[in-house]
Amino acid sequence: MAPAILTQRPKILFLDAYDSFSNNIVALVEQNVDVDVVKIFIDDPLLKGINASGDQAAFLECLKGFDAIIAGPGPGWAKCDEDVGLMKNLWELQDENLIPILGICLGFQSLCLAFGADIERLDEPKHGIISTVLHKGQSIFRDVEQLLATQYHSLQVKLNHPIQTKRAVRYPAQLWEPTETCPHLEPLAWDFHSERNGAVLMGVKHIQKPFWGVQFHPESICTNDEGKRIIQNWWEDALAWKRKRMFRNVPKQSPLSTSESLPKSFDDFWRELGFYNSKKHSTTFPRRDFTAKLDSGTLAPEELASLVAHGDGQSLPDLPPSTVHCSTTGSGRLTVADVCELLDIPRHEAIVLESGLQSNLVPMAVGTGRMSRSEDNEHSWDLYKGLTGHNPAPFGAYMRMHNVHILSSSPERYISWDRSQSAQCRPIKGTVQKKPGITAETANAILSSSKERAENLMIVDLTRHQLHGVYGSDNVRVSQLMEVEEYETLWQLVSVVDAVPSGIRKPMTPEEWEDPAEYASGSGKQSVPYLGFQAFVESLPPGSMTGAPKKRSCEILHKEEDGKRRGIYSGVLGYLDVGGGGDFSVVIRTAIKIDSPDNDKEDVWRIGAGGAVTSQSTPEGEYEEMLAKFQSTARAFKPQPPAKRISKSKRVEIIEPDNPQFAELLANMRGGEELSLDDAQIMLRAVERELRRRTAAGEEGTLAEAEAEGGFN
Ligand SMILES: C=C(O[C@@H]1C=C(C(=O)O)C=C[C@H]1O)C(=O)O
Ligand SMILES: NC(=O)CC[C@H](N)C(=O)O
Repeated sequence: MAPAILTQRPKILFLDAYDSFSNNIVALVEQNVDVDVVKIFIDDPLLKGINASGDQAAFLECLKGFDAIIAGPGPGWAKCDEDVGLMKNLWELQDENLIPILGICLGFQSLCLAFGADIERLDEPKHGIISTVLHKGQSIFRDVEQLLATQYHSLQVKLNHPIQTKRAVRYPAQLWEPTETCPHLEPLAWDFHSERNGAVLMGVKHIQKPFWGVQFHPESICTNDEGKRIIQNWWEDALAWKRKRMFRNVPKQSPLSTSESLPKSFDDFWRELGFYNSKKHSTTFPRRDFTAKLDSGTLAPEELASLVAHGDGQSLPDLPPSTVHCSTTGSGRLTVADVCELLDIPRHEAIVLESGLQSNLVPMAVGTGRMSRSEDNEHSWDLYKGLTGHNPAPFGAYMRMHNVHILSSSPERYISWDRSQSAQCRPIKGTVQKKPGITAETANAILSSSKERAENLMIVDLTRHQLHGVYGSDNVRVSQLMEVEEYETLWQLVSVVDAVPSGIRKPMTPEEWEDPAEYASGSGKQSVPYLGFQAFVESLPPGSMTGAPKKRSCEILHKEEDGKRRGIYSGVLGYLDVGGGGDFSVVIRTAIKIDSPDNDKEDVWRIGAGGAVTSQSTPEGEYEEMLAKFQSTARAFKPQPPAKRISKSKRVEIIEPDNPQFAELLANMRGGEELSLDDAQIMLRAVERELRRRTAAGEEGTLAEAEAEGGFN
């Protein structure tokens, strides 16, 4: 009998350019099309070696094992071979070796560069910014409704398109036509979100080869579900191309024959913009605003943006704050006097704050507190109690090991996991200091800004990427996205990302807990796949302290900080429990002291503080934020006002019970029972009766004086 032909699931090769969201793309593809994705890095030694040997046959043989390729996002420049690696070779594949390819962000830029485009800087970088993308509902954008897409890029593709060069276009046909410079690239989508950037190309397809590309990130948590539709469309088109390929009777198409004819009606126009959903409901926009514009046939990006943003031709909304160039005037250095004044501490207990605002980088501060040497180590425990008393923190920690004292009031969970290996991360990005004039509403408004939300979104997508890499494509979800949480001295924007291993139902109550057989370790049972610990290790260092793309940002930080070790600041602190779980905080809002024998004169405490620099940051804003974080810890080192003693006269006197109700109440209170409103009223009436009695008896003074005379117990 002929052996059954096992149809393998199709395989997609994902070329990872060391981006911090790659695993989210793998998850998006595996969740929406029936394929297996194999991820390799752009400098994979095996393929790179084959490629370098010039042995194209071997390289092509490798590619033949796949049904399609995704050229992924990443830091760097499509013109820099090191940044794109093996991607560059894809666009040179000869006809017989062609394979469907989708380029995303850097991959998209590499595709366009290969076919005549140029790559230039955006005037206004877009990192963690969500915008409505204008598309024409064709190709991989067919049946796609209004697309809200997250962007993470500083560069853009220039086709030498009139909408880019003249900021005007004969709308709509010309907007979607290839240009003379790039005759093989058909625009599929544009972004007009930023007036300064003008028209930014968001989607493209090659008019002959099976190559498509998008500039935005379809995998981001803040890209709407239309991102999934685009991946599904791409895969359908890739399969269709492969089927056609088998029969090789694909009619040649001239570039012009694929350009769309002018819309026959207003409805066609809106269908092109992707404003119709599959139910084809009618136009919902006032026709009068457009007819004139449409007849003239020429629209500028700002007008197109208005179509996208409002669809009603009204004036553009207030554009997001323009980019503030983070040109710093050298490093900022506070004097000791400044710090003392700032923190209202006497000079002899000065905290010397060394900080430097490196241009375009994370402002980094390290505060060094100097105090007379404490006689015993209880001092650090007392300081810790003071710190967490002033600054209660859900993930605070006190650690005392030999000569090291660590006092942490961290508000941020790096990662925790239980014995089912279900994990949780709670990244924080977005901080507003509590001070006069900053109400909860003000804080919410500030933390709702695109700058703060962009910061948080980047780290949420990074955290998803890290957890997807360990738990797989179907087991990660964002259970809280950018909610404002109130702390003692700050408001913070917090998100929560959960990961649950396949086959585990996360116990929500103690009663639901049962040792999952397949995870319980012990004799004769399957060893526990310590996914939680693996995620803990593979997510280091904490993404909320490195930024994204993580690998590249760590390289830059290492260089900018001259490789100086930060110590425990911005690391993690926590515990592993014997049950196979663990819980770790991000080490921020933390004071560290390392006693050294050669300094028995003073205690030297160090406090680290920093911010998160994005394209919308300002040096002043980040510096202020850094100081606020620093103060929330440094306050514990300020000499505290003497504890308010409750003067004797202020104590609550117990008046001898003059009726059974009061007697019972006193007995209950002494038994520790809560005081209800009724109880309080009984007590009040008893005090009033006592006062009336004293007045009637002509007794002088008040209850307080009576207490002083020992009249009551
Ligand atoms: C860098 C620090 O805090 C980090 C940056 C935050 C922000 O930019 O809002 C918030 C919490 C931390 O992830 C710090 O406290 O030193
Ligand atoms: N996310 C990306 O792939 C970014 C691509 C490129 N590094 C840019 O900044 O535009």
